Amino acid sequence: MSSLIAVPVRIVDPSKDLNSYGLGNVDWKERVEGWKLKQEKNMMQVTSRYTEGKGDIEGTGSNGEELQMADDARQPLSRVVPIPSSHLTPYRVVIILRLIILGFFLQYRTTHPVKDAYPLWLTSVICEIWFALSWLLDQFPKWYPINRETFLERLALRYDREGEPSQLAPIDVFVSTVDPLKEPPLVTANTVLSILAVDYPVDKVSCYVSDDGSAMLTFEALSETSEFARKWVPFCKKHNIEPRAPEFYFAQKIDYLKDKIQPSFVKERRAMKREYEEFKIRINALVAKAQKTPEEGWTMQDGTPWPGNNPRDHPGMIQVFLGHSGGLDTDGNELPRLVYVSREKRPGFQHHKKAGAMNALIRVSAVLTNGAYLLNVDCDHYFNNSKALKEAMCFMMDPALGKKTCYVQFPQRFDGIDLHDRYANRNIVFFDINLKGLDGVQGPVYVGTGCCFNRQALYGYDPVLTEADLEPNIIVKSCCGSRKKGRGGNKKYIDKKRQVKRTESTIPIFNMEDIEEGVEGYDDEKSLLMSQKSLEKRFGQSPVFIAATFMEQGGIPPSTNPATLLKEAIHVISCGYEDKTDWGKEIGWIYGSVTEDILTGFKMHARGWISIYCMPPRPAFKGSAPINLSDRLNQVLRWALGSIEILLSRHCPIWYGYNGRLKLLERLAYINTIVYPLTSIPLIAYCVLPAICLLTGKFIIPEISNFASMWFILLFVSIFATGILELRWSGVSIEDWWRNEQFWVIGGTSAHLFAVFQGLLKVLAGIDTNFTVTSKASDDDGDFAELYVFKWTSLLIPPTTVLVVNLVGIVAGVSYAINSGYQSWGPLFGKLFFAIWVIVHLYPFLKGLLGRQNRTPTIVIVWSILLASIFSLLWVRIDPFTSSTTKATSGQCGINC
Ligand SMILES: O=c1ccn([C@@H]2O[C@H](COP(=O)(O)OP(=O)(O)O[C@H]3O[C@H](CO)[C@@H](O)[C@H](O)[C@H]3O)[C@@H](O)[C@H]2O)c(=O)[nH]1
Ligand SMILES: [Mn+2]
Repeated sequence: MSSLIAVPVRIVDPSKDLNSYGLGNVDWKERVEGWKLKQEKNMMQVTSRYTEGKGDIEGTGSNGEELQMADDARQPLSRVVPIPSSHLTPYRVVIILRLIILGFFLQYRTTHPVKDAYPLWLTSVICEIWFALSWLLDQFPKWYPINRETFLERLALRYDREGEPSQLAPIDVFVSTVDPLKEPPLVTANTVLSILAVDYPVDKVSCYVSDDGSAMLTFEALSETSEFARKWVPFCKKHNIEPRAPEFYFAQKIDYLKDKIQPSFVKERRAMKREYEEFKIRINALVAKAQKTPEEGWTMQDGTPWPGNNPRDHPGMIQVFLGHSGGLDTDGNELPRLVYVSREKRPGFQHHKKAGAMNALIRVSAVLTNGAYLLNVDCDHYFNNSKALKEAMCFMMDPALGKKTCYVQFPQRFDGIDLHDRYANRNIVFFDINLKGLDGVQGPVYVGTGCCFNRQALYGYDPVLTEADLEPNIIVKSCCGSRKKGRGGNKKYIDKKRQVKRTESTIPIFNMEDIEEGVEGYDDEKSLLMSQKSLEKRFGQSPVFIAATFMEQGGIPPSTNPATLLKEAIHVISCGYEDKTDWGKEIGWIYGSVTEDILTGFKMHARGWISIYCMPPRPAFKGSAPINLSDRLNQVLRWALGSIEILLSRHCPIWYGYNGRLKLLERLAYINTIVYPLTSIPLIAYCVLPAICLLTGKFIIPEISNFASMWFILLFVSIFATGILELRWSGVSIEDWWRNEQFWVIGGTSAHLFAVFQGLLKVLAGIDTNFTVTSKASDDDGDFAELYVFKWTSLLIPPTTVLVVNLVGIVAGVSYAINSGYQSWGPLFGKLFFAIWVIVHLYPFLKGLLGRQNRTPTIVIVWSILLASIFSLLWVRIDPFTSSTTKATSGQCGINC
């Protein structure tokens, strides 16, 4: 533990005089102007490098090979790999056919009411119409799916040539963590190690760890991690291993008999494995020590009390490990900087959960390292591919794409999921079908982790759009405030806009007067002062931070004094910093939803940015997922609740952002991601219907005619066909697709329903929603014991009830048919079909209830039997779905005969 003392502890106490910034307000103006000049120069250099790169590179040599290289360096850094039309065309044809069939089906359904069970029929038809609409929302954003391919060699040729200083952009990597008990420090440590060992110039990577739990355990574990990194990073780089998270690397089996393996490597690997085991022991000792909090709170190594003893009331804390002045690795090389950040927390302040933590990191990182791009991961999502940052740069540093790309999203992949992925944790359908579809429209939604952002996009600026990117009417509407500029002036305006983009562009942030003022009086003293004021209003009172926002290429001025910067960093993570600013409203991660990710991405797309979906063959990131039923349902509940929060907020995609920049299909996809929890209501109704039909002997279709059967069968066939063709172009397996369907019903009948009610409660009664963090299992239990863990939650009640009701229905229906001869078997089959459809969808849920020992907790059984019998009795007695007249005359009746 000597390591802790070796590292200079630089926790700054903000109670001490915060008002003496290194940069006074006086020189602010000069700074801004300085940056602007520099900025323009940079831009020019960059563009000339991009476009006129020819001369520049040819100058370096003139043999054929170099020319070839020069040629390669001018090639695009990525390309779209279209999906073969032999796959896409039939897919699209079937979608259209399905649409037509659906139209006829609904026409048939609406015009053929069931006379003796009118309410039953009406309910089913309403449900069907809702399902049809939600299908449209889900289907059409998948009309233009694409794949992409990156060219890492070209990236290297252009920006990272051997023997020259690397031109790659600096990147800040964020890791969020909150609760070391649910998110074991070893998991976080592995993530951090994989970042520190990433394949990217060390002086251009910084890793920021946000600790929202202000836990000394996290801090100490990080300190240990930074020590271990000195050995781990050179080992990774020397042997070029993957993945660079030790736990997962050593879990891999390697074949020592393969010819390429050298004896020296085997030896070093063995030694490193021992080192890692010792590291694990140290971390586990820390965890063990942290189990019981001492009465007087924690004390640090140097005897001072830990400032974060009260997680709800503590100062901001920052500690810099490694990096420039923090010592070298065992090979004598520099390491990336590692920064521990715990933002200030005080009672009475809104902290905005993860989104608030991320915004604090944006500011700290801008002050300390200011990477031009930033990438965020959850504490359990490690870099599985050490080239992930380079992959992202293939888009971000691409001359054509970079200027309009707000983020590059990587798919989430998972370790430790049970073989059959019972609860669809891998979410393959979403990641391999929906997001690929969106990539062909305006880009994938942001999923909260494994995503590389353009800092400028997070600052709420608009993308640099060329004329081709905007339809003519849109330019007039959104750029010119519809005044003064005639159609002929568009082009000129855009050019001008590019120059002044930094201060005047963004519509939602500045009102029209500001924009006009800014454009017309660009050199005006007054306007500069004004923009200073509005910049402070937007970004908060930190001149250092504001100055940093002007550096589009990232980096901080070399002359700045680190101590001053650290002080400023503490200032920007203080509680009141965001008061009356645009943080969380227009800039940074957006507040107001526990799925801050969807909201944040939506905001950017609404400004006209595009995003990119990047799926390198070796998955870029891997994380863990809750594999037991209750945790999974709670996770899905949080997501659905987040969606409802957005639905009921001012950022609702149905109403928000009609400035012509959000593509229609992209909007549909966003609407789909926020309204889906509502589908739970028709879904539950529809899942109970078969049971009611079986119990009452009525049906949702008047008579089983050939005509009716035809529409049902055609519809099923077309649903099946779209499914199959979708699987064909996406390469998703049928099992994954089926799990997804099942979990759609399981989640729909439980978590989504609860989310709708909790969301309404929030809006009507002001009850705040909380972010229940999912536990990340530590990796020691390899036998999926986790899968069988049973925790009681009321989320289990509705699906269990639906299951039981349908089972009772089947029994009742069959016994009735047995009693009344063969002619009653015909109609029964239709009903049985639907009831069985419900049960097979809920089958994984049933398995979850039964647990490993096949024993369902009594409370679940009691509740469900109670509810089910109440329902059954009610239907039989009141029978609201059949009108009383027909009841008397019709010879049929249910189990009450
Ligand atoms: O107050 C908080 C609460 C959470 N977190 C972090 O948020 C992340 C996500 O939490 P987790 O419980 O793992 O949620 P998941 O449902 O697994 O996460 C997905 O969904 C979330 C939105 O609900 C996104 O934020 C995540 O990035 C995405 O991986 C973790 O790193 C937490 O440490 C904080 O930093 N502060
Ligand atoms: Mn998670």
